[in-house]
Order: sequence, then C-alpha cells, then structure tokens
Amino acid sequence: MRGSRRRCATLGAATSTAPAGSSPPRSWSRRRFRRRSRRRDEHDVPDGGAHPHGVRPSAGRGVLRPGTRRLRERPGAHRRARHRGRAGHLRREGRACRRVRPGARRVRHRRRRRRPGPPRGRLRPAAPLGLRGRAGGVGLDGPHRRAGHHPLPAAAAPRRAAFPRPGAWPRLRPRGRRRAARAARRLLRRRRGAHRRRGALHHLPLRPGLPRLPRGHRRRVPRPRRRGPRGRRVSPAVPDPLPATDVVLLGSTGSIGTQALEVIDAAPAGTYRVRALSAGGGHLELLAEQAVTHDVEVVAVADDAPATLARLRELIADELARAGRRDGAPEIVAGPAAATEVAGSLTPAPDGDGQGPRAVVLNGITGSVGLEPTLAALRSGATLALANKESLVVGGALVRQAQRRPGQVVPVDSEHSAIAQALRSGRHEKGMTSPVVTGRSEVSRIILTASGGPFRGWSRDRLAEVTPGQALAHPTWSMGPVVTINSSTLVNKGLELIEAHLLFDVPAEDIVVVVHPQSVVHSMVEFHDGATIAQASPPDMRLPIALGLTWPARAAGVTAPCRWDEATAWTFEPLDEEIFPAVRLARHAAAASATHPAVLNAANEQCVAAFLDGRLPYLGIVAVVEEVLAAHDGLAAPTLDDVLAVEQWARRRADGLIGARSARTGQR
Ligand SMILES: NC(=O)C1=CN([C@@H]2O[C@H](COP(=O)(O)OP(=O)(O)OC[C@H]3O[C@@H](n4cnc5c(N)ncnc54)[C@H](OP(=O)(O)O)[C@@H]3O)[C@@H](O)[C@H]2O)C=CC1
Ligand SMILES: CC(=O)[C@@H](O)[C@H](O)COP(=O)(O)O
Ligand SMILES: [Mn+2]
Repeated sequence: MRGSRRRCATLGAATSTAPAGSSPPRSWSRRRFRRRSRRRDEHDVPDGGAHPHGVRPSAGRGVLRPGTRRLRERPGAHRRARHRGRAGHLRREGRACRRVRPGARRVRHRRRRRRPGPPRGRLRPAAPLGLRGRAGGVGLDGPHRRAGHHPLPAAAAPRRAAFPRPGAWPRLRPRGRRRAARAARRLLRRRRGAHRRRGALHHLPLRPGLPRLPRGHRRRVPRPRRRGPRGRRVSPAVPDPLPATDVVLLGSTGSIGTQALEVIDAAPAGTYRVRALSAGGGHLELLAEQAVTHDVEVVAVADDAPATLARLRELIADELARAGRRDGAPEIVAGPAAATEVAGSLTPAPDGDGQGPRAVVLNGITGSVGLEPTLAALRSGATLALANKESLVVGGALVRQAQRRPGQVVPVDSEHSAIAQALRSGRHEKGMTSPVVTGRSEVSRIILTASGGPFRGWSRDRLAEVTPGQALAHPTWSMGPVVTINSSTLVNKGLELIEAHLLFDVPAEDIVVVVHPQSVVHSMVEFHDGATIAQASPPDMRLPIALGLTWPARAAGVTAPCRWDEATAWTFEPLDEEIFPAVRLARHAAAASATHPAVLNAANEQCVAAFLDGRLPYLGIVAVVEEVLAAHDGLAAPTLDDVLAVEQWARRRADGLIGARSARTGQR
C-alpha cells in the first residue's frame, strides 16, 4: 500500500501518516511518535476525501517537521490579520494559524532541503468531526434532511478540544527558524488560495466519513442559502434535479398534449424521455413532427384506415429527412385499442427507489374513450397523470380497482390538482391520490371553483340563441372544443364534481361549486378547524400538467405566479342552478347509481357533437342529458363490459332524442 502525505490545513502541520504497524522514523522518540499518532487519529482525513474541519487538505510541502523551528506567536498578530481581510478562514483554522506572522514580507524563495519525514502511508478514515457540532449528530443525508433546510454541521466553530496543547508540539531546532518562517508563509498563502478556490460552496463543510456511494450515484450537496434584498430567504438558485421520468403521452396533439410537450421541452435535458405518443388521427402532421422531435419509440393512432397510416408514415419520413436522420422511424400501432396498448407499455420501477426512471402515463385524450387507456396505465403500475376526467366519471370503481398502489393517480384537471395540493395542508388519508389510506380525514368540504363560462349572468332566453362560436369562446381558458362547450353549459363542473367525489373519496354533498370568474383560485379545501386552503395561480394548464409529471415534487419556473404588486380583485358567487342545472344533474347522477355518471357523460358527448354540428340547440344539450338520465336504470357494481354497454345505450338514446327534437323544430 503506497503511503501518502497530506497537510492538515486546520492544524497547519503535517499529518504525514504511516501505514498501520509501521515503525517510527529513526530520529523520533517513541513517546513523540505515540503523541503524533494520537493527534493524527484526531485529525486524519480519508484518503482523497474531505477534511473534518471543512477545509480541503492540500498536498505536499511547507510541512513543519520535527527539527524545524516554529515562529513564536506575536501578540495580536491574528487580530491584525483579520483586519487586513483574512479573517474567515484564519478564524476557522484555529491555533496553528496564529503561529505564523500573517503580515510578514515575502522572502526570496530558496530551494528547500528535504528532511526525512515519517513514512508515507494511507490515511485512515476520520471520525466525522463535521457532524459533531450543533447539528447534534444529524448527518446531511440523514432522516432530517429536507430540501433547502439542512442542519449544517457547526464547522465554523473551532473545536478547541481537538487542537493539541502548545506543550505537545515537538521542540524545534534553532537553525530551522527562517526556513520555518518561509514554510509557514507559503502555507498561509496556499491556504488562502485554497479558500478562494473552493468557490461558491466554500462556506459548506465537506463531509468526511460518509459511506461510499454506488458507482454513478452522486451525493447531493446542500445548496447555499440565498437571501433577498431585505434578508428574506429566496428560492434557491439551483433547483433540485427532477427524477428521470419516462412518459407515455396520450392525446399528444390536443390542448393538454401540446402543453405537456412544452413542459417537457422546458425541463432540463435528460429529465424526460417520451417513449410513446398517441392521438386520434385528426392532426397527422403535428403527430409526425412530435414523434420525430421527441424521438419516440412508438406512435399510436386510433384511426387505422390504410390511407391514414400511409400518410403518417410519409410524414414521419419527411420529418426524419428534415432532421437529417436516415433511421429512427417509430413503430406505428393503429386502431381503437392502440392508445390502450401504449398506455400499458411502461414497466416502471417503484417510485423513488432510485433503481430506474419514474414512469408516467399522461392521459390527455378527450372523452370516455380514455377509459381503457386509464385502466391499462394503472395496471402497469405507472403513475397516471389524469387529465381525461371522463374516464374516471365513467369508470368510477373500475378505475379505483385498477390502482396498483395508493397515490398512483395524480390529477391534472386544474381544480383537482388544486385540491390535491391543498389537501397536503392537513390529514386526508382517503381516495386515489393519497399515498396513505387509513380513512382518516380532517376535511370538511371541498370548494370547487367554476369560471361560470362565457354566459355567466345570462337569462335562459338569451341562452336559447347561443351559437357554437359563442360557446367556444371561453373567458379564461384555451382548451379543446368538448371541454370548452362543457364549461359553457356547466356540464364540465358537473363532471368535475363527480371526479372530485371519486378521486378524493369525499361525499358529493360536501363538494360546493362556487363561481369565481377570474379562474385564479383553482379550488379550495376547507378543513374541520375552519381553515380554508386555496391554490392560486394564473390560469395556465402547464402548472397542473407539470405537477402531474413530477408529483409530489415541483418543477421550477413552470408558469408566472400571481402578481401581488398590482391591485386585483377575486370574486366568488353562488352558482345559479336554475339557469345552469348541469351541476344539479351531476349530483343526482352521483347519488343514483354507479352507472348514472357514465350515462350522463355519454349522452353529453353525443349532444355536444350534435350542437357543434348544428343538430341541437344550445339549451338542448342539458335537456337531452336529463332525459336520458331519467330513462336509465342504474347498476350497482358494473364490470367494464357493463359500463361499455350502458354507454352504448346512452349514446343511442341521446341520438334518438336529438333526432326527434331536430325533426320537431326543423333543424338539421
Ligand atoms: N384543455 C385543457 O385545458 C383541459 C382539458 N382537460 C381534459 O383533458 C382532456 C383533453 O382535453 P383537450 O386537450 O382540451 O382536448 P383536445 O380535443 O384538444 O385533444 C384531444 C386529444 O385526444 C386525441 N384523441 C381523440 N380521440 C382519440 C382516440 N380515440 N384515441 C386516442 N387519442 C384520441 C386527439 O387526437 P387528434 O388530434 O388526432 O384528434 C387529441 O390529441 C379532456 O378530458 C378534457 O376534459 C381538463 C382540464 C383542462
Ligand atoms: C382548465 C380546466 O381545468 C378546465 O376544466 C376548466 O375548469 C374549465 O373552466 P370552467 O369549467 O370552470 O369554466
Ligand atoms: Mn377543470
């Protein structure tokens, strides 16, 4: 084993070490050797490792060896040095520093004659002195470690007990005096340099004695606390890295899908790997461009017409050529089950075990066609970032049963994301989003906010004349057509009430809908002590989408926060359920049976399509849904086939009613 020789900057003396069992150099007395060994035991550092006092040991020369004379301390020298601006590291480095004259002039460098030192040896790992201070033995990687809050070892406080008593220094020979002075000055200069070289992290104690990490793993180093202009803490300059995450994105060409890709593109390189995309087939150019840009392995498309597939292949080839790539075309899977196939394709490592990337399936498909992909994603064990509220409303208990672990569903719908965030303020160990399920809860009510849509305050007479163009103009959000129309009729809020009831296991009667036209408070949770916790941010879906991908962590800089330096007003008002009866219908559906919500949604999907086609007047949407609901005999514990059959029935029934109305009024 090769020996090594390191200087202990704290002591300003060499900690030249001998391999265990080696004999002292001949010139040393046994007693002196034992004394030095004892000191060494107190100050040794691991080979190549960190120094116990937070100062990196520098290699090599300037060592005060036996037979070398030390300078006598001049009274007040250390204080003077501090006034000259060398205070920090000198104070920290302790007594040995005071033994040199910091202000002494530089003298001409003369070649130093080497004297025989102790044998070179490997340094033994030191006791973790850095962890003994105020931190009370709490390691930086220990159980109390929290991002941005580290019980730092008290490295700055000198540990006097660890310093040798003056009498313990070996006697110095007179003729080494000048040489020692030069060596000490060199030592001081080098220490100053080392202090500067440590750069941004210089205030941090290095951590000795921590266990070796597996290959490829990096120890997390606590970041410096930054303080704002008035001394307040501000967010750290460098956010914690997000875990590597594999993503399957369903509905990639839609409003949610395209914003999800924006979030992914904005994240640090290597955070996300988009493994597969899925879409309906209505926007093939966009789908091909996304597939090539994100270098995905699989593209799923619902439309399996040969012409569609040929076109998609051609567009992908064009995109690859544009990107200067000869190969790398993704596999294409097509047909009604294609989204389900890719949704279940990730084989995730358990979250947070550090064994592999996280796996997230983001379901941004529109409509109840998203149900089977939702079930497949859950069965695969991946985290389900759920924008597709219809799958939950329609699937209900099936979705709950498909969960492989608590907390596997992360809501992306803005209100439900807000509720999930607010729920972290108290105890709510219920529902699909809770990582702990005991049934205990401190929640008294959920307050679901609604923008009120473009027709807030309108009379029924005015509503009768609404056109698709008017209904597609949402006052605060830019979304796909179906959810936009649903927002205008308040059917969206009805679906969201059922969604909240199923996600969070809160009775529908404890979910209050409140109109908040600014869409800044995305929903609230009222706890049983009377506190209400709200989540507020300007209306931007990238925030809940990013949370869906990183939950429970938060990605930095996803969206602009609220402005608090401008006068602003948020208003809240009750919903007029006479004008907008959709929420009342949803409550009725949630209470009636497990299949009533599926009927409500299926009938509504048919009605929205008919309204956009001009086959149904605006007020006919909710009226037809109500009629179909009234005709349904519910099922208590439906299977997937039952649900699909009920949906079929509801669609047919709705289509029939739409046709009949159309015939009556002469509309086409
Ligand atoms: N947009 C928003 O801000 C919000 C949306 N949501 C919910 O998110 C979901 C998506 O909404 P949004 O993005 O607005 O809708 P869009 O209409 O904008 O997008 C729908 C996406 O689904 C795809 N798609 C349609 N049919 C199928 C199918 N059979 N198989 C696979 N993919 C299909 C579409 O593909 P193609 O383009 O090829 O037709 C498109 O990519 C909805 O459930 C909505 O309620 C919730 C909160 C906010
Ligand atoms: C962004 C989002 O989550 C939509 O579902 C939104 O809620 C629509 O707004 P309103 O239904 O409140 O009008
Ligand atoms: Mn919503």
